[in-house]
Amino acid sequence: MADSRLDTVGTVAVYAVPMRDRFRGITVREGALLRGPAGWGEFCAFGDYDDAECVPWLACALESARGDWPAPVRDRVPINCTVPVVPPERAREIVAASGCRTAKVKVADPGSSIAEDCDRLAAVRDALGPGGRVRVDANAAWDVDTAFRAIRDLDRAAGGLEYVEQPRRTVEELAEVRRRVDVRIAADESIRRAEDPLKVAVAGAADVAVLKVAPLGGVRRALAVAEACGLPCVVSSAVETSVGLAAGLALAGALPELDFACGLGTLSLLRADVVAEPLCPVDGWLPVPRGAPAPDGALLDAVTADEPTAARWRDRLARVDALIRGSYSAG
Ligand SMILES: O=C(O)CCC(=O)c1ccccc1C(=O)O
Ligand SMILES: [Mg+2]
Repeated sequence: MADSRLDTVGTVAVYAVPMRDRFRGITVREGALLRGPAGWGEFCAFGDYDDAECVPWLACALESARGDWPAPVRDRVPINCTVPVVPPERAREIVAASGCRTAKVKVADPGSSIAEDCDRLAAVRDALGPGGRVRVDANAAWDVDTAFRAIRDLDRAAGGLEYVEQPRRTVEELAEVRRRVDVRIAADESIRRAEDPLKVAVAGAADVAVLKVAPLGGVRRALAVAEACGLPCVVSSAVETSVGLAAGLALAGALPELDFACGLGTLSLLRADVVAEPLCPVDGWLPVPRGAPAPDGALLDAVTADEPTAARWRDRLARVDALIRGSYSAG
């Protein structure tokens, strides 16, 4: 299918934007913005994704640049703020500045303790007040004993957890944790980096499915995963600029049901954006856009990557595009 390939793309602009706090080990977020026949798309697979794993990310960017999104069923989406592994005072500041009523807090970072995670959670609860919701994301870092101890302690420190995202790595390990704790379990890596994203539901491994549009191959494919898995879904970002966040909002806007706040409030993790009207939540909500916003020339200039970085992304795009032609021709 010709229009699912890079040869329909005009401009490719490569950006490098510093992050406000280290997140996922990253201090500078890089990616490429593609202009296609009907708009823009963002390709920003993380550095640790190999070319084959980048194929869905490019498919997502090209779908966006084709303007090929399903019709929304709502016009706005509730948003959670995202708290990296930062000291309690910074966590409090992030929550208060966000205006969101739900916070997702990163925990289980190598080199930090459960006690430090508890202190961060207590600060987040304090900033939100009793009516707010607090969830944590362990990014598969816990072993079995640590998971049970940590979930008990964090639940207490947070004054109740909405859910624990990816406490352990495998689907079987998630299912075991889920059987033995009262807190809801959400699956992220088990969906995003899995051969079969539906295995989670079949194994009874999670109460909630976290969906990221880019690793799932775009809005339409992610919507199909949501339908097939039959779990309540949370749409979450991969820390894109507003161009890529728009695709996540398109998915959140099109899901038949949306019971939880979505992790699309991540623009504040970046020090700059590329569009004139950034997708920053207001009072905990973001609008569902009709298409991806176009980058603003001056804002894009301000974050344009240096030539070696740009060349590295153009090479990566060319390699992934070659793979799309081979293995992803269904579009
Ligand atoms: O869900 C959120 O609140 C923000 C997005 C997020 O946490 C994230 C962003 C980039 C890569 C991985 C993750 C993750 O959920 O593990
Ligand atoms: Mg996660």
